[in-house]
Amino acid sequence: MADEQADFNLKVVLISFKQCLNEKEEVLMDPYITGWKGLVRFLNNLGTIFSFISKDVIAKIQIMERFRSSDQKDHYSSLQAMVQYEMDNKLVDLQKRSEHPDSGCRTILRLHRALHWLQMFLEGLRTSQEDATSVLCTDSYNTTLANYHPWLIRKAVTVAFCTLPSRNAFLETMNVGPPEEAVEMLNEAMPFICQVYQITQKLFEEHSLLDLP
Ligand SMILES: CCCCCCCC/C=C\CCCCCCCC(=O)N[C@@H](COP(=O)(O)O)[C@H](O)/C=C/CCCCCCCCCCCCC
Repeated sequence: MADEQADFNLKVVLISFKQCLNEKEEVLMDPYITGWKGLVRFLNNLGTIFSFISKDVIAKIQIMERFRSSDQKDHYSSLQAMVQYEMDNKLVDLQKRSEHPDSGCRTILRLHRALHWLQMFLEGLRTSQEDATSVLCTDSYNTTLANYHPWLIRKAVTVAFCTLPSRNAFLETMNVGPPEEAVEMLNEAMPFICQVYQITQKLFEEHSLLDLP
């Protein structure tokens, strides 16, 4: 994660999520990881109050990067390959976190839930007249990720959201020009992010992996 401090550019994230899907509608791991790294860059630009969040995302990215540089790397080339491999070889803790506390499946599930938050948040940013990003962020968090977080994290997150800039200032930090151009790019990015989310959701649902401890 040496490049995590570099400037955020929305285009890089957009391209990564676009590249995630192959012709068989599999979600490819490397662009998925690259997309998340881009989002961490954005988070780091928002100030140190968000660092407890970026640390958690970085830890999860690193788990997945370790799989991708291990002897088993080919089994982690896509989310579909990972699920097949970990399930066939009983490498996932299904009831209680014990023998395989950091399986690829449970790690991706956390990022996948966060992608749902991102989808809701970007939808709000794109379409809502609300000028306070903190309101958009809180609303999308409460309907998605908050359901999986304990009280203390929910409180800390809500405090951090209060420091977010206004909608236009927020869109300008995406480094793609004026707010209108950022919205334009979000319009372009949304279908890819939604597709990655839906395909992953279906995959995890089919294998009863949506509640991994
Ligand atoms: C196109 C770009 C524009 C928008 C850019 C937004 C950038 C957002 C970047 C990252 C999103 C945050 C992802 C958070 C992942 C959280 C994963 C998680 O749920 N982890 C918890 C469970 O893990 P385990 O303990 O079971 O291993 C963990 O306990 C949580 C720790 C920290 C708190 C996470 C809070 C998440 C809040 C999400 C909102 C981010 C706010 C961004 C502000 C724009």
